[in-house]
Amino acid sequence: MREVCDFQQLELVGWCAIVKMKFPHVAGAGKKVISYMALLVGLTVVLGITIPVAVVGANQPQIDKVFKAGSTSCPTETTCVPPLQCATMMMDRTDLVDESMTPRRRCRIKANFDGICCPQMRNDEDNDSEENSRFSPAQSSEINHGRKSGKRNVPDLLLGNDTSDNPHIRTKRCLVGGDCLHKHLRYRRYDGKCNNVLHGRTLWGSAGYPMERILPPAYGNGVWSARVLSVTGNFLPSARSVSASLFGDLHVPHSKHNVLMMQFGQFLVHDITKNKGHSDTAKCCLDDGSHRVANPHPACLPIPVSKVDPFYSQFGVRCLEFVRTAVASRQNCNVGHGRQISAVTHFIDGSGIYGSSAEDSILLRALEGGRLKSLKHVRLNNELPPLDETEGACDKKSEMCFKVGDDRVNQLITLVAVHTLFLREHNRIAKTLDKLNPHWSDETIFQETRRIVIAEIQHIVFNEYLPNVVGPNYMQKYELHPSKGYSNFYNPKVNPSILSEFSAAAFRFGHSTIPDYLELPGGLEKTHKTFFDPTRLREPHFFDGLFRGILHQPQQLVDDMFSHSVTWFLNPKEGFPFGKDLVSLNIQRGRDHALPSYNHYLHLNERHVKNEFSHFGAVVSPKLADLYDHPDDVDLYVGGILETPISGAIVGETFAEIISDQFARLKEGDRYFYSEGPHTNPGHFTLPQLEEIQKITLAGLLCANANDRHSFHVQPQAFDLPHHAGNQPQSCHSNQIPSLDLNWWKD
Ligand code: HEM
Ligand SMILES: [Ca+2]
Repeated sequence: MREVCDFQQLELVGWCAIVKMKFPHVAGAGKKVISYMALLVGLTVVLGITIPVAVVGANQPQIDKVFKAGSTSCPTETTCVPPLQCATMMMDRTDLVDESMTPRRRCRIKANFDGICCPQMRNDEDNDSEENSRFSPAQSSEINHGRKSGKRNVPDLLLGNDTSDNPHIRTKRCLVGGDCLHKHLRYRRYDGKCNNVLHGRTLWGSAGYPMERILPPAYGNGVWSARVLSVTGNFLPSARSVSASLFGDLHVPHSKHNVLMMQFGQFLVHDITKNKGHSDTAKCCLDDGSHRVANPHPACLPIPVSKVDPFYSQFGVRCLEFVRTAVASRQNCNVGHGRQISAVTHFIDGSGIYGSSAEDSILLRALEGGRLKSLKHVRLNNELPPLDETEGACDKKSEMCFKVGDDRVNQLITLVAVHTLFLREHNRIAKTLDKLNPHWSDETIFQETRRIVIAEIQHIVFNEYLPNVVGPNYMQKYELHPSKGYSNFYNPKVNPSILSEFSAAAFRFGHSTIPDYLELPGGLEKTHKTFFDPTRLREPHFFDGLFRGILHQPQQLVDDMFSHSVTWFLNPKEGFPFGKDLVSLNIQRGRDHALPSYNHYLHLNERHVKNEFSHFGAVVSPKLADLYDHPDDVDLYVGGILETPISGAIVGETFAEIISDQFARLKEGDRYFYSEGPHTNPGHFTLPQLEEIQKITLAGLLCANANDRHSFHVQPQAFDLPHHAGNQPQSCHSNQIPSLDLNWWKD
């Protein structure tokens, strides 16, 4: 019982009563079915009426296929449950494995609880629960669609913004956090708290704060059960089946962008989002993947694998690990749906370098001269992050792995290299500031340097990276271009938090850009062979050689092709010849977050909804029709990745919209945004300092931190391939490669 409650983050939920029930048998499956039900009898105030509420509880992962989304009555073959318990029945997941089987449909009784456990029925006019009124698709569309009038309107209902003047909201705000003792600290906090100092907003964007969303969740039970049913009431196809039949692995190099762009993207992702897991020990499948475990952790949502899977069948694998993201709910408030927690600060604030808490950051610091701890080979000028001695931090074959502010760093050798670049940049700046201002303490040098490095990252993101991702139209539509001089972006009403749509779908476009091979100094190497094995970075000149390689190697197109390095060999368990499938994880993560289907986002963006499979194009439509019951079922990740990239961008329209929206929030909702001036930003730069930062480029940073800057060459547009006109590699002494003049920081 505790376990079930714990993973729901009870400190935030503040409610939970678990009733453990045994259902003797579910016909067909022949398995004993156990269902935990969290029965909340709480009070919700809806339109001034107090009503009792029962909420389906915690082990939804096993039982969540049961509800029929949008159902208003029980279809045939149903097993209904008594009133006052929004109970569900658990089905054996092996039912899903055999795709030939007709899935049995069950639903809960309509009873008294429509609209509370099933807010999908929010269209019912006479259903006036708070959830219903909040989550009407029509309303969210209306709210979110302030955009169409040109200036982006900030949706408030779904984002927990101030809603006091909104008639649809009759609940007090939750997850408010305390008030901030120090409202005008010069340096942002490590945990991201108190960026917004207004009452009720002090946690926005902080580590451990849940994600926001553009559209309301399509939870099967309205509370937390994953989206696993088709609009027809049948099950959605297994995420692995979708991945295996729709996506291949063909080498399709991008004509303009290089692998550094892919790698910077992953570095940035790790700064702003991390789905918080439930438990490191949760295990959903047997080690050999032959079956799911008998009594899975309640957060398990393993991915079924077909007997005839084109890859996994040869190993007898029928089950891929998947643990659901931990959710928070609203403290001391009426019942709400689960909201997925991000474990890192949502802001672009270098948390991947400095950590997402004061405790983490202190461990990363040298506590001398404002520097970060590092491994330094003085003669070779080869500075690396410190070693991570934690058991299991790396692959067994790796002699070394590294510790930075984010524990995903060792995934890929090129990711470690980008972290190394920023660690060197920090220590390089700290050293200069120390010389310029010998009277400064370690703390002052550290914080001033951190402030500069964060500013550099933000500038590179908005000036160089994002324009290439979303293209000029979206840069303009969402006013994403950096300012000249001080900006006036900050708006305390904007919630900067990461959107589920961004984290669980849109920004995962990057997985399609991963090449099958990396051009490393020793030659071509299969990408997955470099996973969790960054030892070679200690070799003299490896760092420079690695960047030379990824500056020249094209990344892959964002399309329906994904490297087998990530669809077959992602992070294999020791001793097994197969790994996980990242595309399946992406699709399943979207269902875990209960992202509504792709068509909902087309509708929201006022684009033609794809009512027929044929609207997806001649090539994929037969496959889609084979997989999904209905076009309205197509997952957001799938529909988005299948779109043709828009002009000047690398992603299609739907992902561009979500990504632009996200970065607009990250800019407008960040009081410490680097270009904000004295009127908002307590840690603003002076104008000459800001002008220096606005000159910097990623190419400049690479030059400043290369092992041998005298022989290093880099193209000025670091994310573009060098054969492009005007982008020929330059010596680091060229005036096309800017460097930061730190004299402006002399006290
Ligand atoms: C070889 C390179 C990469 C590998 C091996 C990798 C692997 C992974 C894995 C294992 C996850 C967790 C999946 C889950 O359980 O939901 C993940 C999440 C994610 N990845 Fe990647 N990834 C890579 C590159 C990228 C790139 C280039 C981007 C974008 C430009 C990206 C964007 C994301 C996002 C947005 C998430 C969700 C993060 C979160 O909130 O937890 N990844 N990736
Ligand atoms: Ca961050």
